[in-house]
Amino acid sequence: MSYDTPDSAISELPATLEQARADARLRQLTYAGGVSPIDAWALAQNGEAVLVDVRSAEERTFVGHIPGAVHVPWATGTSLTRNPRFVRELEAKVSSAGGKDAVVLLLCRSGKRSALAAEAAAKAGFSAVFNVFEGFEGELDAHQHRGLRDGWRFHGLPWVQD
Ligand SMILES: O=S(=O)([O-])[S-]
Repeated sequence: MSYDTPDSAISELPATLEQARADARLRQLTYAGGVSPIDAWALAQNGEAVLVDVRSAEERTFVGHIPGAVHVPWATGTSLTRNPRFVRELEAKVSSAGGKDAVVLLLCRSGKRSALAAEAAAKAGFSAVFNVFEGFEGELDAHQHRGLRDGWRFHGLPWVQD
C-alpha cells in the first residue's frame, strides 16, 4: 500500500468510503478508492465529502456541470494540457474542509483522468481522495456514444448547463 492514513482517520469515514478504501487496498490502488456517482452525490449532499470536478473549463461549459461542485482542472484547454498546479490548487480549494485531510471525490468525463488525479493527490499527501467511477459522461458504448451506458447524467443525477 503506498498511501498512509492513520487508523483514527479511517474510522471516521462514512461506511461507503470505508468499503471503497477496503476495495482499494485489495486492488492495491495507490489512492483511497472509488465510489459510484450515486454514492458520490449522496456523500456530497450530506456534507460528508467535497465533490471536485477535474475536467477542463471547456467541458464544464459545453457539456454541463454539477451544481455546487468545486472545479480544479487536472488538464486544461481543448488539448488537455496537464495542469502543473493541480495539487496546490486542490489543497487551496478544499482548505476549509481540512486541506490534505479533506474527504474529496474527484470526477472527470469517464473516471480515468480523475483516477490519475487521485493518484497524484495521494502521492502529494492527501489522505482521503476518492475517484468517482464512470465520470460525468460515462464510458463509450459500442456506437462510440457516451451517456447511454453509465455516468453521472445517465443515472439522472443533478447537473446544469451554462
Ligand atoms: O475523462 S476521461 O476519463 O474520459 S479521460
